[in-house]
Amino acid sequence: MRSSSLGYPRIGEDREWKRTLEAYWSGKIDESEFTAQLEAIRLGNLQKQKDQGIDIIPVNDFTLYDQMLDMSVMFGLVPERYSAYKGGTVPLSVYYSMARGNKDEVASEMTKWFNTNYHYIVPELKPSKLTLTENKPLASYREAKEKLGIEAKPVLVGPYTFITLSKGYNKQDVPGIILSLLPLYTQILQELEQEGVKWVQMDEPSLVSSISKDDMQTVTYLYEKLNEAAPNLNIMLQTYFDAVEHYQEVIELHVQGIGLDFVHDKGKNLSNLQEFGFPKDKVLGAGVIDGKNIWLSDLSKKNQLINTITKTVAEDQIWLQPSCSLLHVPVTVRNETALTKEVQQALAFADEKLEEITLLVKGSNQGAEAIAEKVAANKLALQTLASSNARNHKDVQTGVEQAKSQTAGRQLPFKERYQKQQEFFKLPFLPSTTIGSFPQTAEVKQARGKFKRGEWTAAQYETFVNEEISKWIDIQEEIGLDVLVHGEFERTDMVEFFGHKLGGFVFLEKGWVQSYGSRCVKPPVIYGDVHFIEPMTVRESVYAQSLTKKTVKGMLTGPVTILNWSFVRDDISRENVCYQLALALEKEVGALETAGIKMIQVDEPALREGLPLKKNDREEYLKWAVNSFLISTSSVEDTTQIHTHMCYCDFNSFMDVISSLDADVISIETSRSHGELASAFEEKTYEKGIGLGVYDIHSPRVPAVEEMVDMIERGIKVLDKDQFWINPDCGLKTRGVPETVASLKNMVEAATIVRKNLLVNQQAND
Ligand SMILES: Nc1nc2c(c(=O)[nH]1)N[C@@H](CNc1ccc(C(=O)N[C@@H](CCC(=O)N[C@@H](CCC(=O)N[C@@H](CCC(=O)O)C(=O)O)C(=O)O)C(=O)O)cc1)CN2
Ligand code: MET
Ligand SMILES: [Zn+2]
Repeated sequence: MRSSSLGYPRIGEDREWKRTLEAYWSGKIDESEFTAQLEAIRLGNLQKQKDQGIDIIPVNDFTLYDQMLDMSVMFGLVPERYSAYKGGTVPLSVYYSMARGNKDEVASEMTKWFNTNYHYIVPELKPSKLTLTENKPLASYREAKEKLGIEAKPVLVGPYTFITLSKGYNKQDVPGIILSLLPLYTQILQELEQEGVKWVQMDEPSLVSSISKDDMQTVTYLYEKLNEAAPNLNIMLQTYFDAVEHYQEVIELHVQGIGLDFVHDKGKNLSNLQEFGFPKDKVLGAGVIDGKNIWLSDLSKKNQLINTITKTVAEDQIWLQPSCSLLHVPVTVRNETALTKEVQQALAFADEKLEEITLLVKGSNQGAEAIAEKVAANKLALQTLASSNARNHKDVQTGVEQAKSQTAGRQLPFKERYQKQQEFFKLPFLPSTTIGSFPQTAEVKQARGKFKRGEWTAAQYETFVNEEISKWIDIQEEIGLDVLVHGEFERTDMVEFFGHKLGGFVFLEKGWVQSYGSRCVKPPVIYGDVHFIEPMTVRESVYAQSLTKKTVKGMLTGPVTILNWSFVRDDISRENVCYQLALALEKEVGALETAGIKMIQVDEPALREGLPLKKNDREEYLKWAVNSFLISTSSVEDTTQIHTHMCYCDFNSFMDVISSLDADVISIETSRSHGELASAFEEKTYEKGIGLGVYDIHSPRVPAVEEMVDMIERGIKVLDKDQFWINPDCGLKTRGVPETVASLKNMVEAATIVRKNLLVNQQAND
């Protein structure tokens, strides 16, 4: 048995990678300094894996922004709008324009990677003649060999997954696209073969989604061709995040290894393996260590799993590995200094997971005694956590059982309560608002740093936050927005913030994970029963409301999003944890209402993202996810208006779910889809309040008034003017101050123009 890994976090133990990228973008370091710093990080990551004794180490998992963007760029797939690109190798400036946009050119679309919180740049494919601009896997292989003596395994996104995650083509173009991509993959693989590379890892996570038999035939064809092209190169076809959809076809593919996820497969990969066997001439990449969560593995259970697998697959045919790339977990537990022993010893991040792999391999190869001591320590650590008081809140557990047996809901149907709310709030039609956060400037982050390091007292920090709130209430009034927000200055992140305030959570010091580009998140850790301790958002909202006659919208994150963006305990179901969160947030909503906050937004951007990859699993997830949202938001008075928000959401396919959340108003992203409005609106079946984002917040570009007038006018053609709200696509925390103010001014002006036009038309009609 051998040990293997699929990918290592690129960000560094202290986010060195992020800082290098941002220093380069801001001009603080030049290209040669940039290249040197990144090389040091990359080689450091490889050296660590080598020292850990990993037999098969991946390369080309490192990137200057995103691995999907790297594939596009290798294929010369640079959209025409990037005028600086003249063919050939893609310069760094063009690469980063695609990733981040520039003054004149909008960025490529970004979307989430399967069911994770990682976001990739969406390739824009057209059936055309393509050329290979570079062979990055080959360069990475050479580097590891020459500099560190590592015989590495280059990783690339396989053709089927690359195509399914791309946009800009129709289903009938697929054969043409395959014909244009195959020669490029062929060239990459042939060059690797000539170099003497032994194994290459082709990532094909799309094989775990609900794909058709026809698509599976396409996959079979693709790998037949690739295998023919480079017969002496071994391909490890790597899947992850769930069980493969067509097991029998997958194991017969013309490749030399198949990587399967035995953690997130709900037992399906294993039962398929037992039922249908596994080919004697292939290597099994056995993903037995959870690559998406941060808990210590139960080594005894993993040994049992391995024993079950080895009943079907010979030991020397197995690579033991994490279930997916370790990109989704932080680097190492060693740097956490503030955790209780009970929690600290029960955690395993990337480095510790690799240690688990090598340990299990040792156990298999040398016998159980060789690792007996470590297995005993592992057992003790797990028992300590399991018997923790934090996991034994009887009242919480009883509350969950009750909540599960009921369906929560508002007292009055939507139309009747919306009527009451309109009388209560007396807003103009087409009310304008924002999604919640305002710029997290360096000053805001520094202030929080001072407070965290103890240089500032809580009172000093509170005063600072109040000053920010007050400044931004003035700015919003000056701009003329109708519904104001406090700005979320007290929050590091919309999920981590709540982790700090709720019971049952702990948080990490250095537990960063890449979200997109240089942006990272530090997911809080749910380790015990979640419970409400004291109001979390009331002070800031009430303070903001005290400064203005306009309505200030309260702001919190919903249960499903907190669940999906945290590291969650795995001893009870996600459903139960979600209900615990829902009950705690219900108390927060109640506290806001009691304190006089009558409009409350409960964000659920990750509700859509948490959808299981397999269609059959979705109904069950949605049942408890929607019910959890309803529990948090339904025990309010008729006149209290509940808002919710989602970023990127295909309204057409998700309208029923959105409607069942029964929020009075929802704000969602639209501007990135370039104003294509959901056809669902044409049928006029959505009748609740809705704010279609009128500008993209992911770019520093200030949108013109006319652009937004146009967006709004198209919106009110298909939606009733009384249900339509005006807002940006998402929160503004990543933006600078000047562009934020300028954009919002334009947005309010656009709303005013449309209102006037509507009145004039109405008078003409009267
Ligand atoms: N959890 C989560 N997932 C999400 C989103 C989201 O908002 N939250 N939004 C979507 C897009 N994803 C995003 C993810 C991250 C960020 C983001 O801005 N991240 C920040 C970190 C935010 C944070 O926690 N900041 C901390 C730490 C700030 C910091 O870096 N401080 C300095 C020190 C400053 C000083 O003391 O002077 C340091 O540590 O070096 C804070 O504000 O306190 C970043 O990478 O820069 C934005 C969007 C989807 N998924
Ligand atoms: N209220 C949050 C904000 O404005 C919603 C963000 S959704 C990722 O930042
Ligand atoms: Zn958003």
